[in-house]
Amino acid sequence: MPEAPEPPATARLTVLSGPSGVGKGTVVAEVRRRHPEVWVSVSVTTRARRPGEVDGVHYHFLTGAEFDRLVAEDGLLEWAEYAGNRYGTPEAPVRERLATGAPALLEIELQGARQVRARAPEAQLVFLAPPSWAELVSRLAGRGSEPPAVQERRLAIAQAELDAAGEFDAVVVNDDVTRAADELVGLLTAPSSGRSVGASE
Ligand SMILES: Nc1nc2c(ncn2[C@@H]2O[C@H](COP(=O)(O)OP(=O)(O)O)[C@@H](O)[C@H]2O)c(=O)[nH]1
Ligand SMILES: Nc1ncnc2c1ncn2[C@@H]1O[C@H](COP(=O)(O)OP(=O)(O)O)[C@@H](O)[C@H]1O
Repeated sequence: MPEAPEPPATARLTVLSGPSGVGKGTVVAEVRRRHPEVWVSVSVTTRARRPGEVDGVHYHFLTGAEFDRLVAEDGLLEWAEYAGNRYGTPEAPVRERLATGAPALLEIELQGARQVRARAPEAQLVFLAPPSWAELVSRLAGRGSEPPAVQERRLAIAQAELDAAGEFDAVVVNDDVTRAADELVGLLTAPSSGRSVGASE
């Protein structure tokens, strides 16, 4: 009997994680500016919208009850509570994207990355690291999107997240945005060694 054809080598799921303020959003925006074909999942969240954020673009902003419903319907690939809010990845769009043979990128925190690893072992996990702790503190404060108490809470979580960098398949240091984006693009398009996630179910 002939073997089933190999899935496309590019049908790869990549997870980008890293502490709040390290520059995940900035690096992903740079990747998309240069490579508009890179597909990035839009998460659901119960967090309040920041000024400038657009519903359906940056996140789907949900009430707690709406989030509960999605969890009950098993509509999320993964979800986690982070700093008092819930965040999750709608599963169907990710599966649909991977089924086309094109790469998909999730920008999520550590607990979610671990769930993806458990559910889709073929996924590639990339950790975005700050050049130093002082630089991370300064970027988070410089962004000015959270009050100091919330920044403190995020920095406490960041310490544990940095300790988990060794669990990831690759670490990209966000020293310079352009360089870090280049490195991420290289990882996104590198042939995957294992089976395609999209074809696994
Ligand atoms: N597990 C999980 N984490 C997410 C998801 N979407 C965003 N996050 C993470 O939640 C954390 C907080 O996100 P956010 O409030 O937007 O803050 P920011 O990333 O520091 O700008 C970050 O680490 C995000 O990567 C998701 O769908 N699932
Ligand atoms: N390589 C970099 N060098 C200097 N500042 C950066 C760099 N990357 C991001 N920043 C700045 O750091 C802050 C946090 O970046 P952001 O993308 O919001 O982080 P995250 O999405 O990881 O929370 C922003 O003010 C951003 O402009």
